[in-house]
Amino acid sequence: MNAMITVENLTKRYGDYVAVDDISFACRAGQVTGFLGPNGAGKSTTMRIMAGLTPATAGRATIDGRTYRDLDNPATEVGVLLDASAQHAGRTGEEILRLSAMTIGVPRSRVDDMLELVSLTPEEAGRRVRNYSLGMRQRLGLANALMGDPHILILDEPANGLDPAGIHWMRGLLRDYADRGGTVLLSSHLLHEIEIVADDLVVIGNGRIVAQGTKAELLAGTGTVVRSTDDTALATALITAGLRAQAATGGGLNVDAQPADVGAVAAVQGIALTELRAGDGARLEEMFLSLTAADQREQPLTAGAL
Ligand SMILES: Nc1ncnc2c1ncn2[C@@H]1O[C@H](COP(=O)(O)OP(=O)(O)OP(=O)(O)O)[C@@H](O)[C@H]1O
Repeated sequence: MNAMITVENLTKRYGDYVAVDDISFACRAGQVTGFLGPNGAGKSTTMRIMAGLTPATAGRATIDGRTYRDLDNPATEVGVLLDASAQHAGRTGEEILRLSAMTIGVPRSRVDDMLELVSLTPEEAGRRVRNYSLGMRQRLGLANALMGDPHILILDEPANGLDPAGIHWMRGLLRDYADRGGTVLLSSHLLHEIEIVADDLVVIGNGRIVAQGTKAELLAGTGTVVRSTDDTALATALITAGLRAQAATGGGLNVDAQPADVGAVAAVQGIALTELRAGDGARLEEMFLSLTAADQREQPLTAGAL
């Protein structure tokens, strides 16, 4: 595996409090890795350690095999956007980018290129950042992260504050970046966004990893959806054959078996099928809520709790 970001047995303690608890994962080149978890799960802490802003208590996070602090000119290898609001409020967007270009050692023309890339107009670039909307700050932060033409991006909630068109734009930008071989680690609370753009997922709860793998693996379809001219008779036949079958909310049946097995039972009974396909699999929100249920601040009310 071509891992560009590697996190090995990383732990962060604040006094007695364990914010990140012995986590390990890797982000592959050419893939967008979605980093998910409830509030306070430890995502930002992990990303801050990756970017050399917070020391780890134990374990390590490396970029191309080296810690951030050991990189010669970090911005040319890894672009980081952790807190879009942390940019110097008294400077204009253009000043911030120009300073960044100077520090990294890239030509000044790159500032205009980046402003154009993130769709900040010259007039907006000339305003002081204190007068920027959150979405504009995110765009500026992304321009800054991309300034050194890095092959790795670490982005903490970059879609926060973007309007729907902005979210759509960012999705395209990140997809394109990864398709050209870049590595993206992206945290977000917008599960729908992650579901669309991410290839790999790392889910964290209470400082520990509760799931990781490819999106396809984690959201793999389970069971079969079947419809027939007589669902009641089919359900009876499936249950008699030892398969679990339940009425589906939208009509038809959900069966815990492969489509071929369901089709075979129907054929023996002479029941005509009108639809037979693999189940849709868990949606990301469902998976997220079930995996992190113990760590959620808002627990759903159950009948017994009323
Ligand atoms: N400097 C600090 N001192 C003490 N505790 C801290 C510090 N920084 C973070 N924490 C705690 O560590 C835990 C993890 O915080 P972190 O910001 O990493 O979570 P997160 O997953 O990014 O959450 P969110 O989704 O709300 O941004 C939280 O309980 C937080 O209060």
